[in-house]
Amino acid sequence: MDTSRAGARERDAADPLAAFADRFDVPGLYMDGNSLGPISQDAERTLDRVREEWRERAIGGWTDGDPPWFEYAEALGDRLAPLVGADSSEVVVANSTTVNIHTLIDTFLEDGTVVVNELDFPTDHYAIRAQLRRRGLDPDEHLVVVESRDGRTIDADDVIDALSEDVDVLFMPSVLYRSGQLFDLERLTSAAHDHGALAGFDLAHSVGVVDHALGEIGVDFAVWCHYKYCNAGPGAPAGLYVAERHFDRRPALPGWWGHEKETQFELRQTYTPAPDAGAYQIGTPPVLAMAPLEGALETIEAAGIEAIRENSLELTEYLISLADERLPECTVGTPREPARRGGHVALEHPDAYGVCHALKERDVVVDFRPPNVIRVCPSPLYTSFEDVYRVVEEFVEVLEEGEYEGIEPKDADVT
Ligand SMILES: Cc1ncc(COP(=O)(O)O)c(C=O)c1O
Ligand SMILES: Nc1c(O)cccc1C(=O)C[C@H](N)C(=O)O
Repeated sequence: MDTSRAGARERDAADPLAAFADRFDVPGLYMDGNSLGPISQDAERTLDRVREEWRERAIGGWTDGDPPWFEYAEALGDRLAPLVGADSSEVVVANSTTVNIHTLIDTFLEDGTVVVNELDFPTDHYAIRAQLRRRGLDPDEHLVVVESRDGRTIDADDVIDALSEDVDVLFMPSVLYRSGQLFDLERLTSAAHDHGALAGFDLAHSVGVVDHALGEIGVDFAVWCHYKYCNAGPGAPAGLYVAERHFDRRPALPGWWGHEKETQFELRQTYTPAPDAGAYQIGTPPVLAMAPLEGALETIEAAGIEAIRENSLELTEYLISLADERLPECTVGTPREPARRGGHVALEHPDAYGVCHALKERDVVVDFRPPNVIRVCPSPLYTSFEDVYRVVEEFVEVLEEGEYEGIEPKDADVT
């Protein structure tokens, strides 16, 4: 692979997505979209519109907004459905990722066990353990935690071996938040079903950068956030998918906003859930926080999720090649096979925290995840191949100058 700067510029000149960078305001050399994506003019435009609807219509926005706020969560679900490969009735914007894990696990869990993995993002285990305890089920007996063989990845064979007839739910991330390993959701879903279990996924690190086909492969339910690769802004409300075959289940956390729309404002004391994924809404949707997602989705739709995925793999492959060539002190923790790689690259270094801090001092934004990982996320919508080249250049200089030395992790250091 041509890893020269000139070669990077040539790839940028031929990059079909290159023009999308003009839509974004990106602080510094920004490689942290796997944590929080930057603002775009599209996201800002729809946020501004809803703010003006509030100013001009106030309560009238619920019925006269464009779209009416009353149906905003469902309307955004309709736009997200193609991104995750689902029917529009199966997707809604609601709650937070963590709340969606709570309500969906609580809805789908019987009295059996849940299979998870030890490298999950912590909030997933907190929620699932709480749902087990709420049923009087001891997590130590009802939570099967598949262990990592290398501390970076999870072997799918080990996940499948953990399945047995008493498993109610297999709950896995699509992409591991630290190493960036991407799983074969179809294989895991099929194996779960072969053992009579349901397959649920946390797509936080893949929606917006990996094309999914949840309906086609038979996924039962899924959750995700929109502030990463969907660039919908900090604290953007989350998304969820429930397969149509499960619409007969009553959501475990009912709220009036999950009530069937036709009679919601009859304000009856009896709860009638919406006949689709909308039933998993709980309270009044955060309309202002939802607004940037509308514009952000326009950007993704214009680029096309398949083109985004293809470009992401090219950018991360280029980054890995440069790391192999220029950063011998680092270990690439992310699987190299495209089918096993999400949207970011994990570079391991014994002084990872100090390197991250030193890079931020150079206006290069990456993030640190314990114990020794620097996550670098070249995002197809606003990162060029030359940006990737420059990040590695800065990384090399930080190491050569020893700028990371003596920098220790501080408490509550949000990265
Ligand atoms: C896999 C995964 N699940 C959940 C979350 C966070 O959930 P929430 O949006 O509820 O904070 C994250 C991090 O943002 C994550 O990486
Ligand atoms: N999700 C985050 C947040 O809401 C605030 C600050 C940082 C983050 C994160 O990057 C956590 C994220 N799930 C991760 O992959 O580590």
